[in-house]
Amino acid sequence: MAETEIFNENRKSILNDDSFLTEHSEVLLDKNVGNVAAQKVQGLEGQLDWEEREGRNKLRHVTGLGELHDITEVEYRKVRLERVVLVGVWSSREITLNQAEESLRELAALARTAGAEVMDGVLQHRLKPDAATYIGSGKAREVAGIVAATESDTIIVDADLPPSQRRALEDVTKVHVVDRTAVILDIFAQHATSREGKAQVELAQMEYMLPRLRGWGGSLSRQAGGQAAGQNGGIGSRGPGETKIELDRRVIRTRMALLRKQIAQMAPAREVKRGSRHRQGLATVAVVGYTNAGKSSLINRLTGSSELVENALFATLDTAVRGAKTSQGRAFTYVDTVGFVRKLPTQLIEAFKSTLEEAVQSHVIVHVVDASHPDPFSQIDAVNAVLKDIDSIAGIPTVIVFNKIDCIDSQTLERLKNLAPDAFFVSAATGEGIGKLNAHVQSLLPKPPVEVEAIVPYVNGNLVSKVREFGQVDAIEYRNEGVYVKAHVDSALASAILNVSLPM
Ligand SMILES: Nc1nc2c(ncn2[C@@H]2O[C@H](COP(=O)(O)OP(=O)(O)OP(=O)(O)O)[C@@H](O)[C@H]2O)c(=O)[nH]1
Ligand SMILES: [Mg+2]
Repeated sequence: MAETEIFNENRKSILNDDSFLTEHSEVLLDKNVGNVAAQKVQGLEGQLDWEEREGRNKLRHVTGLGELHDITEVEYRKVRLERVVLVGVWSSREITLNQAEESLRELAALARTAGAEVMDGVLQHRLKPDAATYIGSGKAREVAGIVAATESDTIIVDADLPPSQRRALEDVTKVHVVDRTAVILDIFAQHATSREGKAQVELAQMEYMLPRLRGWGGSLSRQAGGQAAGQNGGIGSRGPGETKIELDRRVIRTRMALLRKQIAQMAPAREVKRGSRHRQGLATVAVVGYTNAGKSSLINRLTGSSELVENALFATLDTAVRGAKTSQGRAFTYVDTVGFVRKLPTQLIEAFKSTLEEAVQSHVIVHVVDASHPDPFSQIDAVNAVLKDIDSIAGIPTVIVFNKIDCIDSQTLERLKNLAPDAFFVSAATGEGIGKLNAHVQSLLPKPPVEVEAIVPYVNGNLVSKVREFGQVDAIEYRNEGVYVKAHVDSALASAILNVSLPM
């Protein structure tokens, strides 16, 4: 696509632009010296200073760390996490220590899925995050110690971190700081495979990135003695750096507009696919649930297919559709959806609405929960919190399925059964409970709208097999004159049958 190429060219030229590097180095120099006036008298010494620093920065740039990470952010997808320390703040007014720990464990799973090695994780108990550095400057220095001791290169904060706090925390700890949202976006970027999925993830990343470019402007302001941000924003705050941000923003906005256009163009294709499923009268069952709950495994078990199953979060990122048959031979489909996660970035909720739309369009929803999770009900709540935003989902029959019961003891199983009497308890691994679930799901499939009762001549046997495949058979008898059929089918099939049927 030509436009994409132009965009990439633009990006390249930004990254290779020498003048930009120089500008940026000056910014760093400014920061180091502490104020603009001092920089002016520095002369050659300063020159050498920044040359040396530029060299260092280039090295940092390669690993995606250090103060130059703002450039890397333009090439957001290339940011890779290596050795990370997790940091969370919790308040006993809002959650329990257990929940806070669980959240941090989940963050660790996310980080590992993103390819990072988790070196350590710390929680701080305080009523609310510190306005400046999120964890408070004293604790930030402690974390800096942990980072040094574990030779980590990144801190992941278990929250949505405002750019100013991130910047301040980076200043104290001297390593790259990212937040939960960035990690999730990173995983999605690594895993998306379809064209649409990729475009949606890129759009979400840019949406995330756009306001954060301001973090850069913020640092400029501080160099001018902290007054540049406001009314006094003179020379120091509106330098080449600011222009660069504007340029970045413009490039990003252009790209976002292009992506939106592309995604809008892809939507009709999805409509067509879904439309053709519906035209064939296929009932669909959407399988939703927390990531890693075993949705794909369960579908594999129910349909005998072999979809990607992975012990990593978000193994399934694009909607996958699997064909299935009822015990009577009627075809229907299972739709595998992307897994949910707590604090799912809002940018992604929007971007992945398409997957959820599939759920909206379905006739039955199977909500899978990991029974071996310490707090499965919080997962149910997290999923429902997202689903409830979608209006048309309300009337669709939903089945709650606790999966992985092979991993829990009988006491836990009893407790869960008491807490969720209507739920189904299965193991996709061993097959336990699958038959019962299967029968229940099938019973929930909607009946096709038209009831026919007819005798179909043997020469029109293909219609009978269509009835078996797409209708719900109430009775089929092979008689002398033809096949007696009593079934629910869609209107097209009904009229085809009535056209050829013999008098009863
Ligand atoms: N012991 C056990 N493990 C299971 C069971 N079902 C799934 N798993 C494992 O759980 C992990 C996640 O399974 P998936 O089917 O990929 O889960 P998913 O819900 O599709 O996950 P995402 O696509 O990442 O959202 C895999 O390692 C599976 O082998 C089960 O019934 N018992
Ligand atoms: Mg999956």
